[in-house]
Amino acid sequence: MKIFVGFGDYPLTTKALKEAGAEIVDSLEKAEGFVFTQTPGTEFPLLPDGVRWVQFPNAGLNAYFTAGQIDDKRRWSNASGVYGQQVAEAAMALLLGLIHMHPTMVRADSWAPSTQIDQQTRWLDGATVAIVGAGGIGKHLAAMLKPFGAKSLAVSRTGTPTQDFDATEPISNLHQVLADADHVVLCVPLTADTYHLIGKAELKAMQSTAILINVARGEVVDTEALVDALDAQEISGAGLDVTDPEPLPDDHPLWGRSNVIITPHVANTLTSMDRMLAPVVAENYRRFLAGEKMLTEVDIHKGY
Ligand SMILES: NC(=O)c1ccc[n+]([C@@H]2O[C@H](COP(=O)([O-])OP(=O)(O)OC[C@H]3O[C@@H](n4cnc5c(N)ncnc54)[C@H](O)[C@@H]3O)[C@@H](O)[C@H]2O)c1
Repeated sequence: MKIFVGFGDYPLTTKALKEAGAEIVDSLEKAEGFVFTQTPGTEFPLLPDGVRWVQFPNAGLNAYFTAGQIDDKRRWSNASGVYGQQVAEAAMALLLGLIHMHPTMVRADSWAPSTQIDQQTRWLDGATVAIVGAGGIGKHLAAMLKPFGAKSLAVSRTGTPTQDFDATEPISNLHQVLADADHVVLCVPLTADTYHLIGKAELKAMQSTAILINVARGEVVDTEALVDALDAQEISGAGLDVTDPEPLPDDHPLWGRSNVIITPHVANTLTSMDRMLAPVVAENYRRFLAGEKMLTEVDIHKGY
């Protein structure tokens, strides 16, 4: 099958496809399969009818669904779960940085905050961490929490228990989970169901000592409600790799707080994408040819 890999250099993915028997072509017009190598924010091309399969390099396809670029004329696959370990590590870094009060220390230019830090620093041992979205990121995060002595409480669509988490609750019990959890990490795709999943009422339901981490998409959280909740000390802090909007303007009220860490959507690094994607794309190619469900096939009705 003829595959176009573009518009950027993904040598390992290209090599893996060749080894799987694909013929690599130099334009979309000649292709039956398209491996898109740009991330959201860059232009997505108009697809010729001959393209029967599109592979995206990222997990969250909300921007393409919103733009009406994903249709039912062909099959689509994404990078769901592929960067799970990296993004879970970034979520851990945000959570640990906040409970250990790193923003305060980073800004300090003397030993002076030591008493405050001594009294307010917490640790993860014995904590229950709610993980909203029990997919690739969520599973890696649960495994990382274990050696810290923390319990993982997954929130999935159905609440069906799995070995990956200490406990699982359905999304319909979200408010109870938010009340029970010491901290909350968001790793769900952005869809019509998860837009503003965390708003005023949900932030109020959380413990006042809880930290909210968002590594999913900014719009999963109602940003205005988050600012209000931080101002009212309804929650203790927030770690955000994703924001609404992105980039977050320099004068936004989320900046400059000692209980907020913001990283500019870098939980999974662009430089690692080709290496991590290569084996998944090759297996998706094999399955596409065999008429099987791909490893990371997109359900266009669910929106992820
Ligand atoms: N910050 C970053 O750099 C970065 C990197 C990768 C992914 N992401 C975001 O994180 C999201 C998750 O990534 P992943 O690799 O873990 O994807 P994944 O598909 O492996 O996992 C997502 C999980 O969320 C569940 N889910 C979907 N809708 C739900 C709902 N309404 N209620 C409860 N659960 C629901 C799915 O069933 C799935 O188990 C992506 O969609 C993307 O938007 C961000």
